[in-house]
Amino acid sequence: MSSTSATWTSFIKSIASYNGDLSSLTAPPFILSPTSLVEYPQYWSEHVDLFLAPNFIRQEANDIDAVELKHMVAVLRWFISTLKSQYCSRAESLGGEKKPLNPFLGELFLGKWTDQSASKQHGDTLLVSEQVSHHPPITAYAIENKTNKTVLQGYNGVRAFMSTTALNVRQYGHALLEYQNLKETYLITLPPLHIEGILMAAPFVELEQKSYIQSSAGYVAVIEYSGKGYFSGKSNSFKARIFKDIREAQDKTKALYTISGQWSGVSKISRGNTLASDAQVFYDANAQKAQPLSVKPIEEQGPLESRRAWQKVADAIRANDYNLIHQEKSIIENEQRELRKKEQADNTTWKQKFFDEIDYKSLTEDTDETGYIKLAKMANLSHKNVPSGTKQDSSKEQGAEEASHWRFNQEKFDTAKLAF
Ligand SMILES: CCC(=O)OC[C@H](C)CC[C@H]1O[C@H]2C[C@H]3[C@@H]4CC=C5C[C@@H](O)CC[C@]5(C)[C@H]4CC[C@]3(C)[C@H]2[C@@H]1C
Repeated sequence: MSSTSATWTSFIKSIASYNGDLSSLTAPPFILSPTSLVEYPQYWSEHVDLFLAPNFIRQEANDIDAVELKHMVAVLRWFISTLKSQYCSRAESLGGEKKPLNPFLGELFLGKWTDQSASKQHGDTLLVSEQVSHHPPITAYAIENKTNKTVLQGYNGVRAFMSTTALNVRQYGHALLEYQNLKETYLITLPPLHIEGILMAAPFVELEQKSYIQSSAGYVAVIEYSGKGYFSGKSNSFKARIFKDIREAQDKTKALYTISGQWSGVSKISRGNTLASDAQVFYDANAQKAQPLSVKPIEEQGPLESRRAWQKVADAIRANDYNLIHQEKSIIENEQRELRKKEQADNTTWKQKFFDEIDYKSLTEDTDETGYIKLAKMANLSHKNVPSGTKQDSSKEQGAEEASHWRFNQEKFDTAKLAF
């Protein structure tokens, strides 16, 4: 048995008794990624053309569908296009899912997608991502395209638990996508997932159960995920249905559109509630090349910026040098411990830079500027501290307290005049 699989076997034993806090896991070097989790929000917009598409969709004279329904179809296509980036990037580039670096409190990641459209109607799209909490780990992010007044903001925290062969992950948080010119906002929930292949030391992500996209115009998309693992059927499968509203979503035969296929491959679309034999291609994940984010060189980055802060650890991981990884990680961890101690001594706490934690106990549908409570109600979704996409009044809501939600602070962001 090679040393790698020996360490992997002992690692598997260690996670058998694992407690849910992913950062508590000391995984062997070959499973470590040199990338921090604070970088992951970039996967929301590697297809900027699809992200901005609704801005360029108008009502045509001979249209059957209302323009808001056409926008809903375009938003669903953009959402499906994000999944391959979100959940397959590491497997494609590193040969399998890896354990990302656990971001320190205040860690920042900034990047830009420049306008590569023929029409030059896009303008630049900026990403700001900030580790707003370390215990529990929470990443907040905003992706903003000022030219078309389009802003995606959201936050993500994960809780995980082992089953016999897979690591089960529940995502907390959601995303809000606002097209200010269209006066439309979309609430997007985050699907449960599990990591398969851990016993074979070739982990990969499978999405499961459901996620939702609720439009302020009333339309709702219900996306159901399934994966057949190694031995049979197709992995990364989904079926999505768009309904006039969540009431009609109780009856699948009322679907206005049905989309089905693989989110990491080809999916097709038909009008109505079944996929017709002549269904057209909805999206082909292998046809459209992802546009990677551009990130300024490390020497131009500030001390809180991820790739500069983790540079020595990332180099040690790439060199597979376990002692150096441990040594360089300890330097960062000790610095963080000193910072927390000093804050405690000064009776202060870390101030988040571009995101505010909003307490929703005191907010109502009318006072919540983001429209989140209204959208959650339209989709019968809970806005308490439960896994993303939990239905209102579901058993999982029992005992859950009202949650606070992280919101992008546009003024602080604009005032900071960050370099991208
Ligand atoms: C079993 C413990 C262990 O460390 O095994 C190592 C294995 C690589 C499995 C654990 C890690 O797997 C990684 C996959 C990560 C998720 C991938 C994509 C996303 C989407 C993004 O929008 C938000 C973050 C999220 C959910 C990542 C969260 C962290 C995950 C589960 C990593 C696990 C530590």
